[in-house]
Amino acid sequence: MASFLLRRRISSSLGVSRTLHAGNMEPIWQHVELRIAALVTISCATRKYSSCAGTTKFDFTDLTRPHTWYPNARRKHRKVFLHMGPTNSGKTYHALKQLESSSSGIYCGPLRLLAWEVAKRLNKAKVPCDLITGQEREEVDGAEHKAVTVEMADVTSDYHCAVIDEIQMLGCRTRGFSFTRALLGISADELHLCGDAAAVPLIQEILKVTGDEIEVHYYERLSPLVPSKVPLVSFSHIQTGDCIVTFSRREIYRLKKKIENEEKHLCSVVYGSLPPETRTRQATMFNDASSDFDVLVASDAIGMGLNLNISRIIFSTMKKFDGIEMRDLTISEIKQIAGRAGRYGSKFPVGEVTCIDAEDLPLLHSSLKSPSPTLERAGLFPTFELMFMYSRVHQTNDLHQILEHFLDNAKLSENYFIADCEETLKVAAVIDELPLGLHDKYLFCISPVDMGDEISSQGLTQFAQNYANKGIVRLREIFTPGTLQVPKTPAALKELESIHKVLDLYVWLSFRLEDSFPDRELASSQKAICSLLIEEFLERLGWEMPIARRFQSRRRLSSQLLD
Ligand SMILES: Nc1ncnc2c1ncn2[C@@H]1O[C@H](COP(=O)(O)OP(=O)(O)OP(=O)(O)O)[C@@H](O)[C@H]1O
Ligand SMILES: [Mg+2]
Repeated sequence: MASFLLRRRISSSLGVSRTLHAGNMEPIWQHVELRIAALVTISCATRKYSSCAGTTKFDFTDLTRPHTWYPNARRKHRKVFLHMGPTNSGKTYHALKQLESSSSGIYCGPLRLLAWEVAKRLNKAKVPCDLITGQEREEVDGAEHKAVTVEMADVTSDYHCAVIDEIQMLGCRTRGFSFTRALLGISADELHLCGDAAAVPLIQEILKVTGDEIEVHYYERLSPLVPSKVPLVSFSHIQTGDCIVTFSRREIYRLKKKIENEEKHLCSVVYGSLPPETRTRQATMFNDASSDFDVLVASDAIGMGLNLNISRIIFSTMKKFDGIEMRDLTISEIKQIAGRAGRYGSKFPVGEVTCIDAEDLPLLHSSLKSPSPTLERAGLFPTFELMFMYSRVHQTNDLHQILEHFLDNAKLSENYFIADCEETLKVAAVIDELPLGLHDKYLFCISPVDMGDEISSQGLTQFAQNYANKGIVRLREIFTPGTLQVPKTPAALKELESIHKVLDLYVWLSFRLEDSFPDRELASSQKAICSLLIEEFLERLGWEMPIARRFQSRRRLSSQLLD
């Protein structure tokens, strides 16, 4: 690996870190520390804890009343509007209209791309709007509105209007708890929830105890979606506006090559591990009618977030590896992906959907006709305050042990499940080796590290070690700027994607531990270079389009991006 020197240097001055961290604590942690200290004192005085020689035990693992964790929201009488319907039915459009006309508000989306799009839209409509994601803080003068990723939803401020998009994600194994937190915790007069109707009964159940008023609006698809009776048959039948969906990176590049070898089309690509800015630019090229990139090859990363001018979705497979096994796509997944064809207002008013393999057509047709199965439970995760209190009372700083205790013993009402935190446990196992306080450990555990990616997990380990040992993490210690190159092989491309993840992680940490991660600007500029080099690789991969056309399409793209 040319650019990253993930050195395994462990400083001997281990004691230093603790003192430094106290100074580095974000105000929120200081606040938490103080509140918890107060709580522990009060509760011990009233003999609530088992360690306080009392008789009544305070059960930290009792998570049966999560609505009580958010006193601000409970003081409000919230009017909750549910905008429910299939993809492309105008749910978000209607909620955003309300947000735009409110005196203050917050939009919470599942992806950075969606938060970017909403901030851009509101600012364009002369409603100043901040953009806040894990890795970005773009503040606009006089803004009373914010567009954020759902994990960044602020449950301490008051808003007139709030929107939570793709609310059905509260059933997501890993991220669902952040949607639940936003649903229960945002303090707003009006709360607009957009998503699949499968979430309606669960939301109604959950909100029974909050005293909120609920109004449900159902929407119909704005443009027709026609499932084809015949499969694609041959790649020579690929047309402008087609999007071929597959689920592995390797397949994405194989299909792109195969289509481009016919010398009729150039393909943009979109998949999860591409940097978000690269995904946006690939989508922009595909959407631009005058660009040569008129076909898209993508993973299910297109299921949400990007506004795409797709005429036809072609499933190359109906099976996906979910981290454990190969399984059929679910009804919801098929509907969500297929629904991207024929976006209302685009140049393809009617969407079409088909498969490469004729054997897949029955599953496609039956899924499109079926309603998505009703969501039964929403994700939940103990707050940091609960874990902190547990750690104080049981006198342990071992986050892995604390997490496991909550996972094994959490008591939940029937509307909730405890979030899958396998990744978090993996990070905790690494971080617990280091002399860090619980809040620092927790920060590293909730950081956007991909522990399945070797370079990304090594990056996290290195950052945490340097932070614990020296209190300051200079990017240049593990990364040499100026060494990034256009990848020449798919393996080199993957490595560059991983390097982007590490730089992204540095930026994320720099927003939370500002003094200890001082090189945010360098990390951001190197991230941007990574994306450009990845795009250069993607462009070189296709058949050589005539030089003049290439320049034309680049110039067009640059002017759009500057827009
Ligand atoms: N009443 C309307 N007038 C003009 N454009 C509209 C209207 N309703 C929706 N649109 C446009 O139609 C497209 C689809 O709308 P929207 O994004 O709100 O759908 P959605 O139901 O949220 O879909 P998804 O589930 O895919 O997020 C958007 O480009 C939106 O701007
Ligand atoms: Mg939407």
